[in-house]
Amino acid sequence: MMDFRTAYFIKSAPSPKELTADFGAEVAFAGRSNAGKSTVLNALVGQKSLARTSRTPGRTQLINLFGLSDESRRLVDLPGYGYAKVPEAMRRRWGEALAAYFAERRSLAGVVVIMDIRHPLKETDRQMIEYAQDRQLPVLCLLNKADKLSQNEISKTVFALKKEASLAAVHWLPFSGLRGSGVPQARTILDEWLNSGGLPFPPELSLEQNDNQTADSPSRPTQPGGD
Ligand SMILES: Nc1nc2c(ncn2[C@@H]2O[C@H](COP(=O)(O)OP(=O)(O)OP(=O)(O)O)[C@@H](O)[C@H]2O)c(=O)[nH]1
Ligand SMILES: [Mg+2]
Repeated sequence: MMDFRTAYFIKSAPSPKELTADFGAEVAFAGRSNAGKSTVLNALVGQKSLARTSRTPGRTQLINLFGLSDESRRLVDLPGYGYAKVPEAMRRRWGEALAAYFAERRSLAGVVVIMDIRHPLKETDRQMIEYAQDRQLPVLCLLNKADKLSQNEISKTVFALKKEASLAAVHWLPFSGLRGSGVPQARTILDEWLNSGGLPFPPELSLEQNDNQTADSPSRPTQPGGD
């Protein structure tokens, strides 16, 4: 099992173009603003403030990259979406940036969508799941703030979500970033995604090291979690 507690900050990227080299494997975290994305990330890595909780949501929209054992295995904190006070034009720009990231990032091995269990599966959440499924990437939906509901209410919510035929492949996990419940289960799933496949070298590197290879690298050799 990968050691999540040694996670460290790599960099903030203002757009997908400024991310680190597209190699190894990474898991992206998406979610509506205030769903508890930062709290969840911190709970998963067992650190109080690796992912900073912003007091001004929607202002800085950066993609934050965190390394696990090294830079070849990463957690990627995507900008939160759905913040009401953000101007429409700015929202559209993030939407485009997110779509580009999901479509183009070859090392992306799986997507975690964080939702408030009391308001699950909003339109933008569905969009994130769709982006992932378009590429046959595995999806884990963390139903965060489960501490706000009774066990019976949690069961009912999960039951209703599991009935959606189009989302049959989605894994639903009640979670509490505040209490740490769901952390071991989520770590197990992420560990599996991060260890299956992965791009062996940054494309630039493999070119330098092997003159016989053709310049345009083919699509991802193995698709984690597929079939
Ligand atoms: N009860 C409860 N509250 C939580 C939980 N997770 C987060 N919160 C609270 O929800 C609020 C938002 O949490 P953040 O982690 O900052 O949410 P975020 O999604 O990162 O928000 P932005 O970065 O602003 O988009 C904070 O007040 C947290 O304390 C949880 O599991 N249970
Ligand atoms: Mg946050």
